[in-house]
Amino acid sequence: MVEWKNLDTLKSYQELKDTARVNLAEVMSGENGAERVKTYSVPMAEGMAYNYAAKAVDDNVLAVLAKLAKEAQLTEKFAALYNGEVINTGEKRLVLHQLTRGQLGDAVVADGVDKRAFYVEQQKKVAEFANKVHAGEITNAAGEKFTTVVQIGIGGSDLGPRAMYLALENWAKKHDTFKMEAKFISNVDPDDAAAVLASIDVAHSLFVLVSKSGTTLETLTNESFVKDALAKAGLDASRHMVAVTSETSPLAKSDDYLTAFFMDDYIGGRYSSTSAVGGAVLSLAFGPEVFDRFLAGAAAEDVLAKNENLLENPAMLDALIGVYERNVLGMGCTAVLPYSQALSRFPAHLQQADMESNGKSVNRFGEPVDYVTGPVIFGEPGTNGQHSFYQLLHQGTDIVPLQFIGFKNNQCGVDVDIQGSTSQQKLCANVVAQMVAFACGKEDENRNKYFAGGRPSSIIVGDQLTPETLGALLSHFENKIMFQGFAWNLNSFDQEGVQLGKVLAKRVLAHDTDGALKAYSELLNI
Ligand SMILES: O=P(O)(O)OC[C@H]1O[C@](O)(CO)[C@@H](O)[C@@H]1O
Repeated sequence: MVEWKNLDTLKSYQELKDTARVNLAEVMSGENGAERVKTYSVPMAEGMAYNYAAKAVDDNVLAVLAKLAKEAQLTEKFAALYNGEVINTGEKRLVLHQLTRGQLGDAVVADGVDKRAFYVEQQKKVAEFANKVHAGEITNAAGEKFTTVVQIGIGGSDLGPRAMYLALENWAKKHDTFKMEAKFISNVDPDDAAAVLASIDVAHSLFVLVSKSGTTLETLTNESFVKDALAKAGLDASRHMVAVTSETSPLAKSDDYLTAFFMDDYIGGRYSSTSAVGGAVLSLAFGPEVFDRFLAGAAAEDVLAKNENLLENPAMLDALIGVYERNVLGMGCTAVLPYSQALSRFPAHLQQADMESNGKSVNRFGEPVDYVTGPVIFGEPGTNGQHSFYQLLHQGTDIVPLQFIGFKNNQCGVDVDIQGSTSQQKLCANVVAQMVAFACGKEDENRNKYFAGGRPSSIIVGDQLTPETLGALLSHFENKIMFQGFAWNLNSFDQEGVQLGKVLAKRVLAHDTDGALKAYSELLNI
């Protein structure tokens, strides 16, 4: 039986606050630093590793974090989750996204259905559909093949699938598995839909409408926008659209779509990339086999998250080092810095995954907590970020923990050797340089050129970004966020904080306003 306790009631948390601080610049210099880089590393799935040498921890801090993991019953709470307990207390729902890629524990039966079997059935349905589209068995009304897939959705119904698509686009082209180009419409700004529609041939485009609730204003508006464009082109919209939704949503079983694929209320939007939400667009774009490989990578990483030994569990270790930085060292942000252009939207996906999950001030029982919770997440691919916001990261008054991601090899296999090094080597050299610069800093009599160091970072290293490593990477962060939510005693799986704005926007559109709402409405000419 697990006990849900606030972080500040744990003995180990008090102990953590009393542990001696680590001087990162000192421990990372010289041979000691070299030794840390070799030993402070945990294997991840698919040949990757989580290296935390440049974090402000030592064996003492790690030992107390291991006590905290036990006292907070992180392993037991994860088991409760994957065995089907109601972990999302706010909405009284199970939390089953791991089940879309594997069975970690007991069979989970909900609403009279074996949930693993249900998700697999939907994946098969998506795969059959995608294969028929690729084979020209499902075509437009003129009997011509679809060449483009356009996903319409927002938040979790956009960010994850979009980030995953961009992550694998070049890999799929290189490996001859690129089937259809994918585009995404999310913003209710009419310029978003208009620009995408102007860039495609609508007659040969298949639109995937994704909304778990089937009620999201932006998505339904963009659906109408697209239907209007199809009608203007003399096309029957129902021959060009499929839906991904929950079986209870208004979009289920509608004649407006060629077919519908289902997820359910037990898959949070921001955790839905491995369900039909990501499955439809990724299987259409790259083929169902590539999507299966992506799921296999996520499943393998999920298994590692079950390990109760903190030093062998990369997601739990990453999570607890994050809690230490946030709650003991007082650091309020985390930057996600992939040294991989293919991961250009990965930080944006993690922004939702993390901030919508752990941006909470009350615990899972609705009681205010007396400690800080989820950090602000932002990021950009390196090396672009270096020429943008790294100035503040190196010399600003706030210390921002950094989460680097890097690969030894690029995806396209095209590179040039200029001045004795390839572009890939230059990319990797930069991430190495940054990690040491942040940790060790640099003395200088001129304070303007002085780097204090002591700025913590970790790196996830892999051979190459492939469907498997991408799946493992996604799972790592999903599980990290989950473990942090457990440590903070939050419900990481609802998002009440997005509701108020939606309600007020409806009032503005209905001209039911007064005070500042009315004045701002007039300012924006609504
Ligand atoms: O898939 P839906 O139901 O359209 O929701 C889209 C997004 O909206 C949110 O509920 C936030 O408003 C996200 O959590 C979700 O990913």
